[in-house]
Amino acid sequence: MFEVTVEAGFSSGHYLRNYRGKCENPHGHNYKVFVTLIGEELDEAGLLLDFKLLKQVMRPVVDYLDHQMINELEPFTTLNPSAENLARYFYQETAKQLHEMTTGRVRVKDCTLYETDTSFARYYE
Ligand SMILES: Nc1nc2c(c(=O)[nH]1)N=C([C@H](O)[C@H](O)COP(=O)(O)OP(=O)(O)OP(=O)(O)O)CN2
Ligand SMILES: [Zn+2]
Repeated sequence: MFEVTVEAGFSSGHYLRNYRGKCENPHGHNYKVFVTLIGEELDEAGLLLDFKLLKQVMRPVVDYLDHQMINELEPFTTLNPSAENLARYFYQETAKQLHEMTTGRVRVKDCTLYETDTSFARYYE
């Protein structure tokens, strides 16, 4: 089994609803997201997936969130923009495209979303 991982970063504002504490107030993070792919077969070049292609798949998702108040963007107008929900959002948005792109040869294993250097959430199915 092979895995490849690409990291990306974005800086955004958010606040947590239904939360008691300082994070109920608007504040910002320099987020980091790691998307890990998994598969058994390599392509003709010996790659599970070109890092470049994975970066291209992640880019629109990152650009959508970067320098925005995440609570004002769908689906986070109603879904709390926690690290957990953001990790799942990255998983779902990238999995859709990767399945089509590789006809199922490569799948997303997990997405890990760092809010701070010491706090992160991971989503997988
Ligand atoms: N399981 C989760 N817990 C918390 C989340 C989350 O997304 N999932 N989010 C927050 C807040 O967004 C907060 O900004 C981050 O919390 P925290 O790690 O406490 O941030 P600090 O860097 O300020 O940590 P200190 O140790 O208080 O300095 C809260 N919890
Ligand atoms: Zn926060």
